[in-house]
Amino acid sequence: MTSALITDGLTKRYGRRTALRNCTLDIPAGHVVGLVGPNGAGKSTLLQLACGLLDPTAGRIEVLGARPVSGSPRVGFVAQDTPVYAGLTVADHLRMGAHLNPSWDSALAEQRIAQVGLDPAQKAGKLSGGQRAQLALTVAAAKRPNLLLLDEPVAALDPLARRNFLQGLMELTAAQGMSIVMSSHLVADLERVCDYLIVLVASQVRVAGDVEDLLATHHRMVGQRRDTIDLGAGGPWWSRATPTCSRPCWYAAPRRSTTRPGGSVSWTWRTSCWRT
Ligand SMILES: Nc1ncnc2c1ncn2[C@@H]1O[C@H](COP(=O)(O)OP(=O)(O)OP(=O)(O)O)[C@@H](O)[C@H]1O
Repeated sequence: MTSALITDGLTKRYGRRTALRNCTLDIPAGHVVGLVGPNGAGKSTLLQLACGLLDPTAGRIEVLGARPVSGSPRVGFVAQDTPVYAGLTVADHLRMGAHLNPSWDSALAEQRIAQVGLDPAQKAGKLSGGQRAQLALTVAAAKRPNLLLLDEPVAALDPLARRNFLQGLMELTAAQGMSIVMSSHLVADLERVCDYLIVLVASQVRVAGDVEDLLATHHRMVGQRRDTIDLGAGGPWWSRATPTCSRPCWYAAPRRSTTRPGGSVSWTWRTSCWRT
């Protein structure tokens, strides 16, 4: 099967700031891929490189077997700020999409607009943030791209709209064989729909792989906040984190914290032996 996205030593620098460093990935087509990481980790940079809006400083990137080209009909991209044309109505957006994209699926676009309850006559500038996100996704999906890149698509949606939106994404992949890569901070939402996960930390890929494989090699630990120091030093936590590996190769990411009675903080960690 063709890869949706291949990168090899991909690096992007803005002046002296490195946004993405030596990123090597091979994502098979047909997956819903979750791209997670803290603020500034390089998620948007990777997505913009993949849709051809940015050029790499070093390394190689291939999307659907070719160098990314901005505006390619095979790749749909919805940026973080869900760009829509404020002065155009919802219906105008669909007409423009049909005019500009040879593979435009009018039935899909109209059905989605009705499904999410958007008024075709309403100006996009008067829509709420969540409604704008739904419109931007509809326009991107109706292009029927082979790969859909979504930068934090659910950030502005309420919980019910998020659930419907993610359900819609799964239907798109099932019905049209579309690959999707989406960044998000909402890991709980990603868990529900993604079957492939990429974790970016400090501009580098820490973990990438099939979710089932990752779950089989990950362990969750709970400890006091100060115990993170012991983790790095290979202290008593070490053997609990990666019982099958003696090398210093742990990866740990805080998932949530809970304030306990008395003021101590308990952290839940997901850890992985990521060098094996
Ligand atoms: N145009 C730019 N000029 C200079 N530095 C930039 C530019 N765009 C991004 N950066 C820097 O590159 C790094 C990665 O940014 P990026 O937007 O890719 O992170 P992100 O993971 O998407 O963050 P967030 O979750 O906050 O959206 C950050 O340190 C950021 O400050």
